[in-house]
Amino acid sequence: MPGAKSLLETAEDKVMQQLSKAIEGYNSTAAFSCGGTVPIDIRSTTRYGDFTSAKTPITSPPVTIRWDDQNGNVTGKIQFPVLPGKEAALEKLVKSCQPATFGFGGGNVLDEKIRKAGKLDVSEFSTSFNPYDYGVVDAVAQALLPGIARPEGVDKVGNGANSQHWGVVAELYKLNAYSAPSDKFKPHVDTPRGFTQFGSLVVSLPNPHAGGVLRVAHKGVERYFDLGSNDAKTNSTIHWAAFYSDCEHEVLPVTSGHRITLTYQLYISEHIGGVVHPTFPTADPKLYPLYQSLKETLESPGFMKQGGMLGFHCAHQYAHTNNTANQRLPHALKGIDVVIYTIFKSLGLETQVRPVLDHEFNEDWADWSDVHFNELEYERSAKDFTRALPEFQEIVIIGEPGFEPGFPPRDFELATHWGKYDLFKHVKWLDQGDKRNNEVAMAFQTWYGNEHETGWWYSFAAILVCVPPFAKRNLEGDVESSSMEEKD
Ligand SMILES: O=C(O)CCC(=O)C(=O)O
Ligand SMILES: [Fe+2]
Repeated sequence: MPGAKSLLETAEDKVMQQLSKAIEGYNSTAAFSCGGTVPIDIRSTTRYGDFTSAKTPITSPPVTIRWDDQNGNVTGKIQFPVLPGKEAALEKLVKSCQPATFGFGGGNVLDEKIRKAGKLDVSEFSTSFNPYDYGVVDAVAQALLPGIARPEGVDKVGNGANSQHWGVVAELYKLNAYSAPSDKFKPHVDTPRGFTQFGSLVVSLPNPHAGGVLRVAHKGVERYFDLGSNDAKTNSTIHWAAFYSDCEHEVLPVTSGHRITLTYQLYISEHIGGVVHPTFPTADPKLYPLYQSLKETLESPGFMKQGGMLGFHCAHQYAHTNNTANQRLPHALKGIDVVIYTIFKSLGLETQVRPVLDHEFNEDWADWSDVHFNELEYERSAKDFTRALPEFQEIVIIGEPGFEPGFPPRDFELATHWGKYDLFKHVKWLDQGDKRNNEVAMAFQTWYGNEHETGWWYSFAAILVCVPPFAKRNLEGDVESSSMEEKD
């Protein structure tokens, strides 16, 4: 029968369907948790610089815990793995723990049928283990963040909030001790603390025990994390597991030894620590060496007396002819670009990162049909104009002869494809710009007789600063710096 599929093709279709189903399923369910290990090496020489070289496996030195007694005095210190002869310290640690409660109906409940374990609050111990050091937090962010629906309220943190710049913050919460013969935690869902908490991280310190497997379930899919197994080579391993807050999970009974865990709350953050964070920038723009000279320039009456626009070609390359650039910028600015941007913003000036059409396109453009057209005059004035698109956009490709053959599109046609853009006269550019950072913003066809050629217009990412007239310039940095001087 013509058009009928061969057996082979039908079989292939089936496999394809299964595969896409599996991927679909993975997307919706299986990425609810992740886990991994960090081998312990007593002589660990892992340094931050080694992380990218991949020459040596990442290892952790033994983990130290110090803890307090009930009066808040430092009472003990222990290393994991516990060295032979130091077992008494481990028993002391377990004894120092208080019975662990669990959240229920808005309060904390103690019920050993549901949870039997010991705990130290975060104020009662300190640890040398830091999940950021071993890429654990990065791995969690990579595996779990993409699946998170944006928590309601994150947008309200400030403008510029976007998923491209979500970060993960792991906050140490408790030390837990689950001991033989039967400590456990029955199936439960953790109580999220605040709308930005999206999950939990459990780090199991290297200590021999049996049982205590962590079971995590989500939409009917289950995963078991045996946090007690040991690396064959190093014989001691830190295990970790992370999962979404809405996952049911349980700790199966510990049948021998002590299972000592550190638990962390995982929060989604708007890139806390990012220098362009809308509300809490980490870096103080006043401390950039450039701050003072830019401020003084703006304070001098002779500088842009009538006000106007300052421009800076971004010095670094950003893929900007796409829609996602609006989410990445200004957060993703680097080096001098972020310095310039944050300084002007901190001075209270309206500062934007926008795509600007390269001047050269103006030179090509000419209304040749206009009898009054003066090419030289045009070229001179064209350099005085800056066309800034309202936002970053995908490259525009004009294939059809939708405009008069022989001419590149004119301003009104540009507006059709790019939306309304601003035409600024006499932007004062702080730098020359590097053409290598330009990207094609629009491609079009021009006809010369029977020949047609492809033309391109380029754009670059620029920082545009609106400078008010001198009389109205009220630089915000003034207020703070003068009050700081008074204190000194
Ligand atoms: O220790 C674990 O594996 C998980 C403990 C737990 O579920 C919790 O602390 O809420
Ligand atoms: Fe839990």
